[in-house]
Amino acid sequence: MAAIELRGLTKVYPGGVKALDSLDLAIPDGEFFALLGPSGCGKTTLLRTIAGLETATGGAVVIGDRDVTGVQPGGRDIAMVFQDYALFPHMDVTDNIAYPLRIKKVGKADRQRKALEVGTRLGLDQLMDRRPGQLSGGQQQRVALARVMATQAKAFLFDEPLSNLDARLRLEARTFLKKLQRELGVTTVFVTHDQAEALAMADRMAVMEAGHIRQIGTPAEVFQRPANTFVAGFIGSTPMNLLDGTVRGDTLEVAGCKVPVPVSAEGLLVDGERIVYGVRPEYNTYSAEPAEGSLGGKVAIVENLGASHLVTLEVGDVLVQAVVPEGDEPELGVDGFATPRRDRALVYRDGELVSA
Ligand SMILES: Nc1ncnc2c1ncn2[C@@H]1O[C@H](COP(=O)(O)OP(=O)(O)OP(=O)(O)O)[C@@H](O)[C@H]1O
Repeated sequence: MAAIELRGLTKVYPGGVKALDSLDLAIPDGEFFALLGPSGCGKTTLLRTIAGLETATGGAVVIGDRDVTGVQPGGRDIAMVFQDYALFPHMDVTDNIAYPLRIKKVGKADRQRKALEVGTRLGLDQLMDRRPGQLSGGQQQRVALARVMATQAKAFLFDEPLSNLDARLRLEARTFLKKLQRELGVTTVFVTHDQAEALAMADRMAVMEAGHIRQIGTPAEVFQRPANTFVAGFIGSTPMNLLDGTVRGDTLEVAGCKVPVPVSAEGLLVDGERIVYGVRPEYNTYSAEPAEGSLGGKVAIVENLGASHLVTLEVGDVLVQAVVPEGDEPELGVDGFATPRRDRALVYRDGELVSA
């Protein structure tokens, strides 16, 4: 087991795309760390550079207390699971799991014993003689995981390992993977473009944009206090309401309404300055009557979220969303009011969170 540290890591591809721009990141030993961000932000490049499958253009990769920047992938003592699992179709489950041990010249009996031990742990013991083509997607994924576990690497790197699974299996695999990582205590870096997955599984996460890390934190920190408007708009199953506003003494003028200054920005704003006011739909209370500090408008859209509804209000010329409990959802076209929770609303200045 080992910590992973990246210092000023830069990757420029031939042709000039700067996929990683001087990244600094420290992942402590045993942590389950998620890399999250939109397509093309550099997640896979980062993972492959940690693995040594891409050469860094600048900066350093340190695993444990060893600088491995110039070390070949095989010498880095890490194991990676790819999106497509990369199982060998002509080998059975035992040989697939034992393959890295064969490369390491472990004897056949020991290899098979280890493959069975790890396979059993992942519920594959009845399938050890099958080939990948005879397994379901979820089973193939477990074989890929078993192969990684059998290597007893210092760190695991997963590149969207759940992306080939259907929605239900994906949820199961998510819980399973988290439990497994806890038990093994191996430092794991996990790439996903699915923010629900990152929020659910990670101890901490980094949100990336165009080769930069825009925020590092626990899922709760990133969800409740996005450091900038990029993260605020990216994280959350329903995006945060981000509304232009102006400071007017101890209140904010937002979409023609007056709302109180959020707790987190108290005493930090300048009268008359332009800001962006942020509140998650989950932290807006919906009512049919105006309330103090509410944003009032007409109900334009009502979307069913299952046990709740997402109500979109037209407030002047902007849209404001609120999550409304089942049974309380309004009719289209009626007047509606959203009252932001003062202890959960946020203020952004020049795109960055204003907070002490
Ligand atoms: N081999 C390559 N040569 C040139 N440019 C590349 C290469 N691989 C990736 N890129 C570019 O580098 C940037 C980062 O790509 P990367 O695959 O790391 O993104 P990602 O966040 O993993 O995206 P996705 O979620 O779509 O997989 C992109 O602009 C991509 O087009």
